[in-house]
Amino acid sequence: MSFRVFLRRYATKHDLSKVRNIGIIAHIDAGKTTTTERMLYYSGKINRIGDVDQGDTITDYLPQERSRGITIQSAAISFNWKKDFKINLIDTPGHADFTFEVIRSLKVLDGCVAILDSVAGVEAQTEKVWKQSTGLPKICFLNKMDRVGAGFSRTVKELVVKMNIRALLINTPIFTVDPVTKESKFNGVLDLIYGKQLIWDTNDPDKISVTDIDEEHEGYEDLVKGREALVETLGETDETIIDRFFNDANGEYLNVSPEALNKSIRQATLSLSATPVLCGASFRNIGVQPLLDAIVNYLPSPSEARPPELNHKELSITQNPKTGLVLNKNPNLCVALAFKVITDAIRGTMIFIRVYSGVLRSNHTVYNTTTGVKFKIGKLVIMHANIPEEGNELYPGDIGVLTGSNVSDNIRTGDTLVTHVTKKDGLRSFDKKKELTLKINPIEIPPPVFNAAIEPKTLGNKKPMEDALNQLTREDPSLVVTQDEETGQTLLSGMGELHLDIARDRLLNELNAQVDVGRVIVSYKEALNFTSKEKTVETDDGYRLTAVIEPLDEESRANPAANEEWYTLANDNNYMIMEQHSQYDQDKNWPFQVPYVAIVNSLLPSCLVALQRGGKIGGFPLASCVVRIKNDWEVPIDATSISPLLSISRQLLTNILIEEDQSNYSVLEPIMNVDVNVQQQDMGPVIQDLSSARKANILSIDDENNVSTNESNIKFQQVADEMWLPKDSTMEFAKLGKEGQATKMVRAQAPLKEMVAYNNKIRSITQGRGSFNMYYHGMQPVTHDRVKSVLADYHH
Ligand SMILES: Nc1nc2c(ncn2[C@@H]2O[C@H](COP(=O)(O)OP(=O)(O)OP(=O)(O)O)[C@@H](O)[C@H]2O)c(=O)[nH]1
Repeated sequence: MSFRVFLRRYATKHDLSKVRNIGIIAHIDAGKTTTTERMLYYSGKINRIGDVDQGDTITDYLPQERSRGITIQSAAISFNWKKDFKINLIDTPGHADFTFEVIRSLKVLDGCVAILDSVAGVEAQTEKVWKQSTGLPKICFLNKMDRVGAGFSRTVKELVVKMNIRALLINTPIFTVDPVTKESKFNGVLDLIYGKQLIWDTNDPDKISVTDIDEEHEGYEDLVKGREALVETLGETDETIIDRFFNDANGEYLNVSPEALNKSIRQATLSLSATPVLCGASFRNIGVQPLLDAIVNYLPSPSEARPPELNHKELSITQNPKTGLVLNKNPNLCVALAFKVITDAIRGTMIFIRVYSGVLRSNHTVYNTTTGVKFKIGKLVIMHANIPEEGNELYPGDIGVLTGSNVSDNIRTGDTLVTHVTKKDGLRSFDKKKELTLKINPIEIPPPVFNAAIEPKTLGNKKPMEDALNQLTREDPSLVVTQDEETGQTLLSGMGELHLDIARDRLLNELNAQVDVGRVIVSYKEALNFTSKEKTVETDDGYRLTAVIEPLDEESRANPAANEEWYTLANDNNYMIMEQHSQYDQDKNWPFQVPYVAIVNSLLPSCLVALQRGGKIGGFPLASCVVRIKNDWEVPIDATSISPLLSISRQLLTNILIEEDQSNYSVLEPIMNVDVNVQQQDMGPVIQDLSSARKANILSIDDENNVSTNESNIKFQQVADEMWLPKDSTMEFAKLGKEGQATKMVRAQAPLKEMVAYNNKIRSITQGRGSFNMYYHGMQPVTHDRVKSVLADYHH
């Protein structure tokens, strides 16, 4: 088939401009799953609304999610909106322990909806996921407007100042006052684009009364002011809207057409110069349809989305509005990324992929550029949470699933797959150097901070335990299994107590592993303070290897290959790199039997094994170090196996570590960022406890009038102060806690060890009024006076 014929067929079948790949991100409990469930209902995908608290939503389908009422794994679901738009949506978890789920989802999405709880405002995790989604166009949805203490304008201000954005108000809340109780109740929104009032019937999710607003109506003044604010803000970056305002609308803000406004808002959102903001209360079914409209109106299609980051920096990347991304000027090149692997009891291994360019068909042979393995793919499936729909092809921007025995052993999270759009097996015709080595940059895995020892109940349970752990870590690479070579103990490490608790739950109840899981303890590491002595191993049969281990400092981080004489392996909590051999061109002049890649790929893990054996203070694995291997190494030219090199390198590093003096080691511990939300009355005891008992370093104490700590925040504080916002109906700009007291955010950094079980502590100090959020900051040396207590705690 010629490319032109293909293009014609393609365009009629698949209109890329009507596809949206989006994620829902937020702080825990902001209402992601509740909002997703309403989206599915209004799209017609489901005909009954499920409830998080009843445990029957579509996207939280794991038993642990349903029983705990939280999202653990991100669920992908596709649905249509306004008939011809297709929305592929991923509902991500909010809890900090499942941050890897958020990272890997954001990697394959083109835009996101950030959901905020309008009572709590911008919360710690909101800031974190916002940062993680840097570069993606976003829409904000201020949810829970029905709750007492909700503050629309207060939350918008906070968003502007903390996220440094220009907010575009698409709608504002409408409250009605109950004539009897005099309480005001949130029941609709004022649509600033179309000049309409939308009031929902909370007893019937399908009933909305829509009224055009004119001078007679109460909301008219807000409409005029809101329109003025929109046009003025858009006009700062878009001259055409100013043109429309003066020429087509005769200088009347209300006369600027909704089409012109939407076009300009879309442009501003895609160029990241502004962020649309909407409000609602998903639980009461209010405001969800306008949010769906905003997703299709303002968020990018795959052909407008930012391209993926590739290993070949110089590779040509263009966007074709019809076929989407074209890489290396080759419209036939299909590139996809595997971002998630799950094992389903009925369907077996399921690999979630995102197609970036070209078309992937079920009869295609694909090449995994990460592992170098070629195989034929079997079934293609589109998932609707846990319900699959079979398909024959996936287009650019599609999120689909590969299943079947062919794929199960051949793909892992983060692998790049390439194939040919039109040929069944077109790999021969690919540009070998660029296309068959093309990789989408890997998904970064945060380091685990907690360990738990795992033991099979009986010797016979060992193999099933290993299989179960294999499955767990394959599905969730932020869980790590290590084996202590000396004691034979198996350690499972994860991102937090909840993360390991759920892993334990799955091991015992879902995977039926007969194991004992030990207590959860902090994961410590050791580092070298100074560069080790240089050591060489030379064997009679022609192998030679020289290495040193250096501390990974700022300098070596910035310039890992500082010295041409040395290879560099950096071990920064499982992150490793190896510089290319400088003497040989990998392809042409490589004189050895064993390929270069094989040497590199195997030296890395063998060195890691040696580093895992640990340092001299507590036997904790070595981290934050650089292994440099001198480039005068020798391998017999005719050697066909790399295994001697592996054992030599392992022995060499082990010897280096053994010979270093204990005084050259220090223990590293995870330091956490801790954001505590407290009421004024509890501030004293909370800070006292943090700084003395928890050894925390207090960074700042913010309240609503005091968030401007850096230059950019000060600039946006001014933007927030000058922008038009409707008057908050339930209360003024003070952030109120459960009992009507102003709350403050205490930001601190503390050793994780001292923060274990802080949940109970904060509850008791504040009588349940305080809450906190904790996330990983980095590894730092344990202070001298605490080393003893760390060792005692660990070996307890
Ligand atoms: N009053 C009120 N409650 C809401 C609203 N939306 C969600 N909730 C409640 O807030 C709680 C959390 O809702 P979820 O939808 O599970 O929040 P989530 O963001 O998906 O939570 P995680 O995924 O676990 O982070 C549940 O009890 C919901 O019923 C709302 O608009 N108003």
